[in-house]
Amino acid sequence: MEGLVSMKTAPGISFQSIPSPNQRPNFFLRRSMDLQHRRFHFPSIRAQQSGTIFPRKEDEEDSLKVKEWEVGMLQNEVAASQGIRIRRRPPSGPPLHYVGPFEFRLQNEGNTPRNILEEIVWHKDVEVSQMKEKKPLLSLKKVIENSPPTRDFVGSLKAAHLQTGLPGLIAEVKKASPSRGILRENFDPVEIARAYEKGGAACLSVLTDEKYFKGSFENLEAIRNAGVKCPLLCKEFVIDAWQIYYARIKGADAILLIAAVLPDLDIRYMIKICKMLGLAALVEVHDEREMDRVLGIEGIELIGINNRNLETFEVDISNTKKLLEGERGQMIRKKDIIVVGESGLFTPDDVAYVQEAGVKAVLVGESIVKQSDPGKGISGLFGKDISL
Ligand SMILES: O=C(O)c1ccccc1NCC(=O)[C@H](O)[C@H](O)COP(=O)(O)O
Repeated sequence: MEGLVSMKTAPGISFQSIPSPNQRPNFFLRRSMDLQHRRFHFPSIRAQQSGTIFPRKEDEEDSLKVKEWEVGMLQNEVAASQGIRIRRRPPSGPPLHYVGPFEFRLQNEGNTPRNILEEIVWHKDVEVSQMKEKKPLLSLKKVIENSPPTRDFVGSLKAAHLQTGLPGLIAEVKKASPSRGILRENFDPVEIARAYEKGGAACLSVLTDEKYFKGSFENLEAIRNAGVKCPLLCKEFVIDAWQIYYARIKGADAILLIAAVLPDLDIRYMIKICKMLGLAALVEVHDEREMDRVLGIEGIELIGINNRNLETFEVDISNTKKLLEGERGQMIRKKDIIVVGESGLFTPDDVAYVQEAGVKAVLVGESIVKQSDPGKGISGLFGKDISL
């Protein structure tokens, strides 16, 4: 049983465990043979009723839906084995037509998201699959071939830190959030981006989620096309590599990957894609377990420590200090990783506190975007003018 993770087995499903990555190909082959065997030998009730053993179009569509659903369930199980509580999809059970003789409908565990992050992820799953249909990956790749090069996000943070002796600022273009509602009524993303740049921001973070943050990819694109020089972080809830390609064509220089949502294998794979596309990856953690997982992944240059618990909204800046203490801090220094302190930073004392803990950059939204002049908000945050 070495390398196997025990899992709850759905009735009618013939496997008992999730394989370790090196066993996975055989496992998927076995699953797929299982499905084919069942489909061949046990036509669905509908097929039997219609007096034919040949699969009808609807039966094939059903089995595709079943497969999709099974993959979703597997993703949830793999994630759970890494301590990830966010389920990728609702456990809605198999599609309605799934009533073959040897298949049992799974118990519906309840389709209510457990928290806001899970709600966002479920919504994103639907949104992304619709967007992918409209703009397939191949078409994005063609656009990227003719896109301008990306700018050096990490280099810009390091340079700002060297020049000012303060953490490099990633200033967030944020209209609203699930925890705070509308932060700024009169919201002109390009004007805010220009004010941030003038005020000394090293990089900008642009929220692109529409439903929960009132952001958009149009905002990202508009800022990119307005001649703003600061490198841009696409602040999205990435669950699919397709989003990284899309962010790239919309002008991103960096993208956020959230460890509370993505299993290690996804993070590894997405980091490779980012490197291929010239994007930096800001990998966000919130607790010790996520930090340890991420420190075990090769090629990570930037780690964000979020002081906001994305499940409960609780903000506590001592989280940054806690995660940088002891061996973790040592390993981060050894690997030369830049740590970004994220969320809940309002005063020069807050900035000094996280800098003391070991961050070389900070990501700030609310406290500066709410000021009538967001550029002046930056001087307020640092206690001095940081524009050079
Ligand atoms: O900001 C939220 O309410 C929120 C809720 C759920 C998921 C993510 C959320 N925020 C994303 C962020 O991490 C912040 O926008 C970013 O760190 C800036 O935070 P702040 O300076 O406190 O606006």
